[in-house]
Amino acid sequence: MAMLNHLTTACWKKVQNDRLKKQLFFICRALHKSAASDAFGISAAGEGAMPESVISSAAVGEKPRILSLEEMPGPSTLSNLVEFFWRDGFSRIHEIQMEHSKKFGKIFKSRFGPQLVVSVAHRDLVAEVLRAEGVAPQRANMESWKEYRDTRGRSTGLISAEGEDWLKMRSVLRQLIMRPRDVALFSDDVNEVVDDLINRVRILRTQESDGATVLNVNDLFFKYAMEGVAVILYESRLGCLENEIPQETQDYIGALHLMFSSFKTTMYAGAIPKWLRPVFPKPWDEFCCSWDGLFKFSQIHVDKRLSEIKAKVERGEEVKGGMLTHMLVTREMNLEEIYANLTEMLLAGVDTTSFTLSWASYLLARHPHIQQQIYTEVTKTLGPGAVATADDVSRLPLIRGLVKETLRLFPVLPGNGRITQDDLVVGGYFIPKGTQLALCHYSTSFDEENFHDSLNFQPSRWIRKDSTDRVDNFGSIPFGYGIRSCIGKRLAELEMHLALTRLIQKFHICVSPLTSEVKSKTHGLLCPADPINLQFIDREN
Ligand code: HEM
Repeated sequence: MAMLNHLTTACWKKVQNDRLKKQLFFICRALHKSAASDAFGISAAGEGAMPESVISSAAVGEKPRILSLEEMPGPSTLSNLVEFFWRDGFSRIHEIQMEHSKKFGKIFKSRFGPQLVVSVAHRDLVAEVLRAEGVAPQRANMESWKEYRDTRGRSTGLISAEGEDWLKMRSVLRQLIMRPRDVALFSDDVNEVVDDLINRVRILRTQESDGATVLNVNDLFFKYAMEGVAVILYESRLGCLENEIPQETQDYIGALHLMFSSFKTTMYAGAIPKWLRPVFPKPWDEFCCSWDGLFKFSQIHVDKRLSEIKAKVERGEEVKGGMLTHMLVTREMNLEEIYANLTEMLLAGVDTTSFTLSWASYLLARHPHIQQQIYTEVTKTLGPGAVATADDVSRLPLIRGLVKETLRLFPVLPGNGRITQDDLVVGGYFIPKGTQLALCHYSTSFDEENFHDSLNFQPSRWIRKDSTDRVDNFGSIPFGYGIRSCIGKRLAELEMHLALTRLIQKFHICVSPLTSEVKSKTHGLLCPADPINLQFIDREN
């Protein structure tokens, strides 16, 4: 930091022009902010960088020229309209991101009607933006989510809340599920769900003529992810992996599907002005209906746990439990906030994990030699037939590499958003406060500068050769970075590491003849464009 202060002072002396001085001031302020985020427990892998162009031109004694948004390149509004509405760009957002970053460079702007979006498509610039964040970063405009909650008298949760409300809830939840040691406590619960996943694979494959194929594995992993996250969030089983799924769980799945299957509709729900709703009521009605279903489900499970706790207290018994019990007993959040947070966490934790598991299994099936290497690592480390726990995962670098590499090639959230809370200079451009930024994780994941041989699946690229080897970089941050990053990262990793380890122990995973190459498409999240059908053939243990 001291060195950067020195550098900025040197630039200040060289800069004669007042406007440039003002812009340099914003840079300094952004740099000081990164120190503030460190105080909130964000690890900075280095110091926040001043825009490259500013540093290099100052070093050779030229006046740094900070460019305006008007000067930023980008596709025209008309071409965007054609791309999205005519050529179904909503299902190719990741490809459009790649095309645009190749064409317009590491920072470019796009217009969607009145909304201007600045896309940041270079690892160092993404790092610069995230390291300059304040104490309560804002991701996107959540007006439609807030409006639903206001009309129904509901609270916001971590995804939809902003400012003080968000900060309060985040500080409660991060104590419960962000540290590896807290999440390790859920190992046995998750392993019970993994047992059911393995049984389910065995049942499903008997239903196919070859006795080996599981059709559309995402359907299976969806149920696993839902059961796995719910066992932690609600401290109860939902029966997703049973032959007969309970009605209330089926209703929830219906509401979740409505939310995602009507993705465009729900996007329009936010985009259509209120006064037009009587003419086009369907998007808003579906949006509200699916939220009603999601909230109702959380409320049922939270109330059930609350009654159990009350009954124990009345009987004078000790109350023990996990995350939900802790929240209900300490009441650091009120009941409405608990409902809202569990609703939003369940929503955030199911498809993300299931798509990643589907891609990971698909990649293993397409790369049998890599699958064999991982199998060898697992059996050598754990011994034959042992069930892995969270504590074992640090000794399974290829399993961790498998998840990281899957998320690099198929980042479930191909891009992430931020609304700037201060004026900023990024990549030599002046970005005023209140600008919507899109951080282009998909294109940085395939940038050769960040990942050599970037198109190839190589879980071993994530293994450190020695303590000085730096394998992590801002080119692939599938869970985001910093104070507003994914709060469920550790839970998701636990679910995925334990499930993949066991699947690899038990089965040779092969591509079914019913499946050829599966491409990805965007449907809110990055998901398989076609069903992934895989064979699970018993290993001879
Ligand atoms: C493969 C699995 C997952 C991936 C790739 C993923 C990715 C992400 C990303 C990229 C963000 C935005 C971060 C940012 O803006 O910087 C996010 C936010 C969030 N995720 Fe996840 N996620 C996953 C699983 C989960 C799970 C299992 C849960 C719940 C237990 C969860 C709960 C959340 C919540 C509540 C937020 C909002 C955090 C906030 O605004 O403070 N996610 N996730």
